[in-house]
Amino acid sequence: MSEQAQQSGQAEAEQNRPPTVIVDNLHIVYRLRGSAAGGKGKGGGKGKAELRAQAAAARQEQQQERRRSGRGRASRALRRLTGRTDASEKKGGRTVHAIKGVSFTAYRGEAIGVIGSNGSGKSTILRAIAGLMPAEAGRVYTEGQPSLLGVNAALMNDLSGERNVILGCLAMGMTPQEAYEKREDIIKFSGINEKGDFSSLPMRAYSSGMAARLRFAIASAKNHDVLMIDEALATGDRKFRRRSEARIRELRGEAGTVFLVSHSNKSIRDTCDRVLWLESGSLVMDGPTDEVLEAYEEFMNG
Ligand SMILES: Nc1ncnc2c1ncn2[C@@H]1O[C@H](COP(=O)(O)OP(=O)(O)OP(=O)(O)O)[C@@H](O)[C@H]1O
Repeated sequence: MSEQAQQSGQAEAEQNRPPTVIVDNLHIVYRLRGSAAGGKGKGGGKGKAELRAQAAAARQEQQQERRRSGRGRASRALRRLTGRTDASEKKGGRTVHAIKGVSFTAYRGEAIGVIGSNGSGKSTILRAIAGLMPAEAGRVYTEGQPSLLGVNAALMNDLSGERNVILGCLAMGMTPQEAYEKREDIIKFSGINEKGDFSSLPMRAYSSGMAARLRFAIASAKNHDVLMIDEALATGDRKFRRRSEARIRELRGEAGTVFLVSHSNKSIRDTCDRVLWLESGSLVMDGPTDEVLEAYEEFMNG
């Protein structure tokens, strides 16, 4: 069935809409080095002094690297940036093949759920689409700059929610005037002031749910070509979840493509018209939400 569902879902999407994301036979491999790879050392961890010394040595090495020139040096620097050190491989560094030959095309106006059991590769594929993970093989093509909204996205804990709203808006490319004008709506949408004036308090005074709501409110204040949301809805309460689901539908209507990673089948069902199901880094199914969720639920209960 999956192939048929995939074909009919895609055929419908393809009719009028341009593609926004093409993932072509993508492979992503994490490389682990040092004690993390071999499990050596006490509990695999390092003391602060050791980490500081390592950081200082790395900085020194980096400075020396900059002073040198030549292809050999440059390629070594590139390998180090991408984590592909010859040394780690020779020393038996371990690898995790997180995405294994995944291909799909996303179209403007689609809201696509990404599901799968723990460690199946959902966050990794979003990070790859956002350009944060180098591909081992295959390609990702995107329209515009995709925005990845994760529950761990960085806001500044010492600044108030309100300041973070302004900074977040500026970081998304709004003018100071636009940021100022949007500020109240964003705070209202996030609901952080429902139980008092929290927007003027530093973010460190927020619960994790409140912080996640504010992040979602900031990111969704702008229309994105491709917006990717990693579990953000799971942290809000039911009222906020309803609001954010409605906002995702609006974003979709405003011609973007939305990807939503979630373990809540209900959120996926209420928000998405298409679902990608990953297991162990491979795409098991790609098709209409109801069909994919039915098969997934059967798999999870079986
Ligand atoms: N930084 C990392 N270094 C090494 N391996 C990693 C790293 N991040 C993820 N992995 C591995 O890659 C695979 C995919 O992980 P990923 O976080 O993408 O899964 P997920 O489907 O988002 O999981 P979950 O539902 O638990 O959030 C897993 O085997 C995981 O252990």
